[in-house]
Amino acid sequence: MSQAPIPVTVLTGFLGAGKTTLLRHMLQAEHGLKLAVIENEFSETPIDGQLLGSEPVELLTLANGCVCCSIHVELEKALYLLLDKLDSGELAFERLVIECTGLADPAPVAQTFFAGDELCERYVLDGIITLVDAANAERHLQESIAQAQVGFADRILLSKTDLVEAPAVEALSQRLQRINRRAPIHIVEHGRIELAELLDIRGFNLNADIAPAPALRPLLPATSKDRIATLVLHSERPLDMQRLSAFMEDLLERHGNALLRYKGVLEVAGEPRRLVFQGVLRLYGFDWDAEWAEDEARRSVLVFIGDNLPEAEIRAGFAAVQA
Ligand SMILES: Nc1nc2c(ncn2[C@@H]2O[C@H](COP(=O)(O)OP(=O)(O)OP(=O)(O)O)[C@@H](O)[C@H]2O)c(=O)[nH]1
Repeated sequence: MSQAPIPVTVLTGFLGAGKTTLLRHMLQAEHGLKLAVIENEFSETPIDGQLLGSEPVELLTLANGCVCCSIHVELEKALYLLLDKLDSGELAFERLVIECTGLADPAPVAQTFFAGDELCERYVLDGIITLVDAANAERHLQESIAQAQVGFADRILLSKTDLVEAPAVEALSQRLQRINRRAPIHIVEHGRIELAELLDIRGFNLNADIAPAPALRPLLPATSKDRIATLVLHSERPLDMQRLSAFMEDLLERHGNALLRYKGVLEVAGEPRRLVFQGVLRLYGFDWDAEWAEDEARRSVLVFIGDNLPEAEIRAGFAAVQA
């Protein structure tokens, strides 16, 4: 059976950031999309449904055709169950949104879709959306997990901006942008946002879409340094393919677990096409993309969002890759 895979959006954000509020909006708005939402109560050790007084998986089809799925089992089981119900015609949905618990790192949820089995054929990870509570960000961002949630994001949504003054929102946006320079930041008011901003992001596709968000606006120097930060490398000179491979291999070997997200569009010496790559932790892919146009300024850009990356060492390693 060959069907288009179901796009999956992972929604994350620290405790009380407004995930449920946003999901409620997604599930109730008349957007004409058939969404299935997994509200997770899952944990590594499955909890006895009896104890919780509820079924391990509860499914509810809503008036607008969306499906709400509360689970108390491992995510994979719920994903297979949704497929079964879809295939048997018992349920209809064309997209899936998964809510992560506030204290969870979104990486294991994202990695579920890279596992290489049936799940990867039937589902495709579209993007990671991170909600940040503008009123409590200062406190939340002291936690490395809250910083990691921002680092993994393809889109950052600022909630509760109604509770803080504009300059504080601007300062927070700057800080978030230093942590993650790739993810555009949107304001979400009590869960209200155009779904088009959140869907079809194609954050994990191999493409040349890399423009770091701050290309749009300069960042002020940081007053304090966050643990998770973005490192952008540029080269105006073509890169040597062999040295590039060695550089990437070494980087992954030594810092793979600290590389939350990374993406690159590269000019390789003697090659008319651009090389694109992207990855999450140690999992990455690369491919040859379209040729550079005749009149186009050729330039390599790599963006790494990492946890305490040794910047000077990485910059020196990259400088040696130029042909
Ligand atoms: N003022 C204000 N309150 C908001 C906004 N968004 C959400 N809230 C409130 O913040 C509280 C927490 O929101 P939830 O949606 O439950 O947050 P959550 O991320 O699902 O919380 P956990 O599941 O506990 O991690 C609720 O009382 C919401 O009504 C907003 O934009 N402005």
